[in-house]
Amino acid sequence: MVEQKTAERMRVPVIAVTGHLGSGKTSLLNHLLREPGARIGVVINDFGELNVDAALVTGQVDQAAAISGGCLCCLPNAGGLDDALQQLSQPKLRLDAIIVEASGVADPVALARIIQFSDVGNVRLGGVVEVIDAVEHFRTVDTEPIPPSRYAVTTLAVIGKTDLLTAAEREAVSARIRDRIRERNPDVYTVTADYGRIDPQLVFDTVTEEDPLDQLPIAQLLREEAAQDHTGHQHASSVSREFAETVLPGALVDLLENPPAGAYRMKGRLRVRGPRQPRGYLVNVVGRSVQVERLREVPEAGELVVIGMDLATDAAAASLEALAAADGGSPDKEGLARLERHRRLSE
Ligand SMILES: Nc1nc2c(ncn2[C@@H]2O[C@H](COP(=O)(O)OP(=O)(O)OP(=O)(O)O)[C@@H](O)[C@H]2O)c(=O)[nH]1
Repeated sequence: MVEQKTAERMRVPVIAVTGHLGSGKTSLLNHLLREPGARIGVVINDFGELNVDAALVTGQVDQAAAISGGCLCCLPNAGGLDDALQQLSQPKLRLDAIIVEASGVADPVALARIIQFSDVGNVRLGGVVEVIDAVEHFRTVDTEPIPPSRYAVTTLAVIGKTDLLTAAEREAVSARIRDRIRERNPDVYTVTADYGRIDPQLVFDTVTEEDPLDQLPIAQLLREEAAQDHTGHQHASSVSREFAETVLPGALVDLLENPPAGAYRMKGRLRVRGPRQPRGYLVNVVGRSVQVERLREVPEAGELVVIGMDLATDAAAASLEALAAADGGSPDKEGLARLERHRRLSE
């Protein structure tokens, strides 16, 4: 996978799982923790419902940090969360992601801000996953004429508990929830999944068929175990491409700012044409948020991966081809300035 090709560790994505009381956050978290091969840290304010012991036994949670004092974003100075992130983002833990499960009464907007503007240097906001109870939603969360402001920070909305609706209601209710979310924030990516059974690939990097077996000898075993797991999920699609040559910065920014139809995440390391020499960049797109970091070492070859549930794979492959083929012939100063602007905003 992209991240494993170099020893250079980049910032750890922090994913917030939000949602009303009882909406299914813990179910989603437990589902994600069952994913083999990923090293996930968890911050949660109530360990009661999470089967942390089981997760520890299977080696998927390396260290869990608790926050006492109730609602995350009501903590006096967010110090509790920062401390937990500090602890979990230590390079020696080599975590692939940290998941923060907010209590049902936490304000997702405040929580997302706390993570985004955290004083902890080596973390980045990796998305806000809002879990929705399709049965109770219009009695609890979406009760006013204007759709709830919490959607402003949502990147992925997971509509669950549709198994409790009749077949006739299921599509209509899901569509109504989606419409209301989009009315507030058209960039939210929505999926329907009961018991939080989403493809973990949407949220963090997982072991894939592409991993060289000699690099991850246990991967095959873990995959076989996962294949026997009956709590299956619908699989996301992904399209990736290697870039042997440098890419033009402007063409890269165009793609990052306008991901292919159906894409939720994009990630990659790229050799980008610079004024004199190639530069190395790490890029991450979650929903419409573009995060760019400069790599100390320029990679020998670039790679970009696009992931989504309803990904238009042909169109995504064509976009990656177009990026490879883009050739302005000039140093593309303006494109580099746009890329650098994203990098500064990501700091
Ligand atoms: N039928 C059905 N039940 C679900 C689904 N998702 C979650 N549940 C159940 O709903 C209840 C609440 O789920 P949790 O995952 O604990 O919800 P939560 O958001 O973590 O709850 P709080 O931490 O109390 O806010 C549990 O009994 C779950 O088993 C679903 O898609 N379908």
